Amino acid sequence: KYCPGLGLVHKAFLKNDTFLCACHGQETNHVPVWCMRQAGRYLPEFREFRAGKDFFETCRSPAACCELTLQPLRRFPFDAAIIFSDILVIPQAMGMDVQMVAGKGPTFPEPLKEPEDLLLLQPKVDVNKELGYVFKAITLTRHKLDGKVPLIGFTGAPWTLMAYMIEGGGSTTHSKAKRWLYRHPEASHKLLKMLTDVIVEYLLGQVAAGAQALQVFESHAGCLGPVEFQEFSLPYLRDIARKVKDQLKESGQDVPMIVFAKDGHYGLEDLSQSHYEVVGLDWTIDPRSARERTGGKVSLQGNMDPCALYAPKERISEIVKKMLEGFGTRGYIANLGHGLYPDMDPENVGAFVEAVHTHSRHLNLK
Ligand SMILES: Cc1c2[nH]c(c1CCC(=O)O)Cc1[nH]c(c(CCC(=O)O)c1C)Cc1[nH]c(c(CCC(=O)O)c1C)Cc1[nH]c(c(CCC(=O)O)c1C)C2
Repeated sequence: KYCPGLGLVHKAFLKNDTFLCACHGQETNHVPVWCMRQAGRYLPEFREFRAGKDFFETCRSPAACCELTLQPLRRFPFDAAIIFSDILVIPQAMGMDVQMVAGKGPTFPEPLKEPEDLLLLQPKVDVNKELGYVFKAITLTRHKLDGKVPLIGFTGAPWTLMAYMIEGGGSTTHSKAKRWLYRHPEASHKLLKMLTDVIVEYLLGQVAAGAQALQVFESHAGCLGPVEFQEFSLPYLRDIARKVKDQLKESGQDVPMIVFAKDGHYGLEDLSQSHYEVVGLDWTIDPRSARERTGGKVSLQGNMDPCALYAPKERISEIVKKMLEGFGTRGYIANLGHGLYPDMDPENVGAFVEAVHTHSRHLNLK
């Protein structure tokens, strides 16, 4: 298979393909595992490397992104790597200023306020020009990984990015962004469509650069109800998967896609029929009912409560065993229900990974 960023790529180069096999519902010796935010502040080496550097400057340095992506893999036998970057590089590429403020998180000094503000956004984004630094980071990381595990690329989903662009940062109610949905539905669809177009090009660029799987983060699904989800999130999630897959098919490529709509349990049936191979789950869904509701149509990923990592190691092991029994070992990728928090103990992350590998091997022998 020829990959523009990498030259000839054979599946045989991949020493551990359990993650990709599980995405496709194929049998594996053990259940693959990775963690959202596995490159993060819970690692002392991450804090040391990031110290004194601007967050988005770090995102713009392919060498820094590569190093931060590899750090967790030096400690733990994760079955996949996820490129270090952020979902907010897309609003930046569309012309918005986004800063990472210590102790506060991402901040937009000039968020979108009214529909007229859409005219301030770049109507057509050249992803190679604006986001080429992400593609370079992916290619460099693929080379450095040397086939150890596959590399996941990612993007924020349209609604989640729209919410940040209007709220100007994190929010508990998302009332400013939801105001647009109820008061300016047409302008909302216009913005969601603009975002979808950039996201499709961005994901295709990531695959061309060497990404072997793609995750779409709809982190703010939970503040929509089922009706608004149907109108303002799901159609765009579907469009993204369909368009990316159609394009990849033309060049004979098959890259599994994961959709993670946090707190969007009301949309589980629909998400399992949205052209994604994998549906990511947060911890509010019971594994057995998730299997029933998705009817074996997709692989599932998740969903241990990240806070369970505060438990003693023996308890983590028991929780993991129950989770594996609930999901079953086929078509399943173990993960947390959301990202790791900065105060988590790396040792317990190691215990989580080991418990997944050990218990799943045992269950497979039964
Ligand atoms: C490590 C990190 C990241 N972003 C931020 C941090 C912490 C800040 C720092 O290191 O200085 C700020 C950073 N970036 C963001 C936030 C959330 C702010 C908020 O809404 O309150 C923060 C603190 C926005 C963001 N950024 C991301 C999401 C989607 C996932 C999720 O729901 O958490 C979201 C919502 C994606 C993201 N962001 C990041 C990754 C790297 C790969 C990995 O998982 O290891 C990924 C996948 C990297």
